[in-house]
Amino acid sequence: MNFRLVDLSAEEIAQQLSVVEPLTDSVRGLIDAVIRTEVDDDELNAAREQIDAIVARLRTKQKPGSFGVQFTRELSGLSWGNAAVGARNGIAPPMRIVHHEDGRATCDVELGAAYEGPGGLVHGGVSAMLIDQLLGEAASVGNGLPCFTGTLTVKYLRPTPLGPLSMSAETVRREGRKIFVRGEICTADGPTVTAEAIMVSPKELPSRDQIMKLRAELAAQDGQG
Ligand SMILES: CCCCC/C=C\C/C=C\C/C=C\C/C=C\CCCC(=O)SCCNC(=O)CCNC(=O)[C@H](O)C(C)(C)COP(=O)(O)OP(=O)(O)OC[C@H]1O[C@@H](n2cnc3c(N)ncnc32)[C@H](O)[C@@H]1OP(=O)(O)O
Repeated sequence: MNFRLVDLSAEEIAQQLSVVEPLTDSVRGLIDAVIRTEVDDDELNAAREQIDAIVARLRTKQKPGSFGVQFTRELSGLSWGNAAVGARNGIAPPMRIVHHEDGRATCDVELGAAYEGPGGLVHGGVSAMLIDQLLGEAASVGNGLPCFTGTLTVKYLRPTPLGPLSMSAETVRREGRKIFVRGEICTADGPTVTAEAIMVSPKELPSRDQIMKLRAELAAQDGQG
């Protein structure tokens, strides 16, 4: 696992998010508009030229590869490229608000046209991704251990309509590094999807010694700066 510490305060993170999240929401708006627009071909070609110009502008300075996951000194993870919850990722559904309490994680999300599978309904792979993320968060945050999905079982009880949904996930039990979790996706009429997973905290996590060494390196950089 690529583990990197960054030296950002909570205020600096909030400042960056205050710029990045509205930009990502604009990208989501663009994706939705491209799916649903009924303007003519000339308008579509003109829009493409403008979009290409914006892409070229953003690419004048960019990271190689993916965003990665950076950890702050307090070990809170900044997974801003994440496919399910990345603050910079316009294809990630807008599910950033996750509430944690007593090992239980909940989240409300509104899915639009970009998440369609069967007409008017949520794609089954999207449902699996959303509940996988929430199950992973319930296991990781609830037990203070970063986990990978080992096994995910998803049961589609009835079609999930696009629109507002609520999700929940909770830890059922823990056996060593294995955390058993279950969760569901619901409409106002009740559950449409239920899921169970075995989340495994990998044995090859950075050790406490490695984390302390990275912290010391950051502190030394502070001294130089
Ligand atoms: C670093 C400090 C930071 C601290 C941060 C604190 C908290 C974190 C906070 C927030 C994080 C928030 C949420 C994010 C969480 C998740 C959401 C999305 C998750 C994903 O999108 S993630 C990508 C998809 N996921 C993979 O890409 C996994 C690929 N795979 C592997 O990386 C390994 O395969 C792994 C790690 C699974 C196991 O590797 P390993 O070597 O550690 O395991 P090992 O063999 O030692 O087995 C130990 C025990 O687990 C059992 N076991 C093993 N494999 C199993 C399996 N597949 N299913 C069921 N049980 C399994 C064995 O049977 C044994 O059980 P027993 O002890 O009873 O014998």
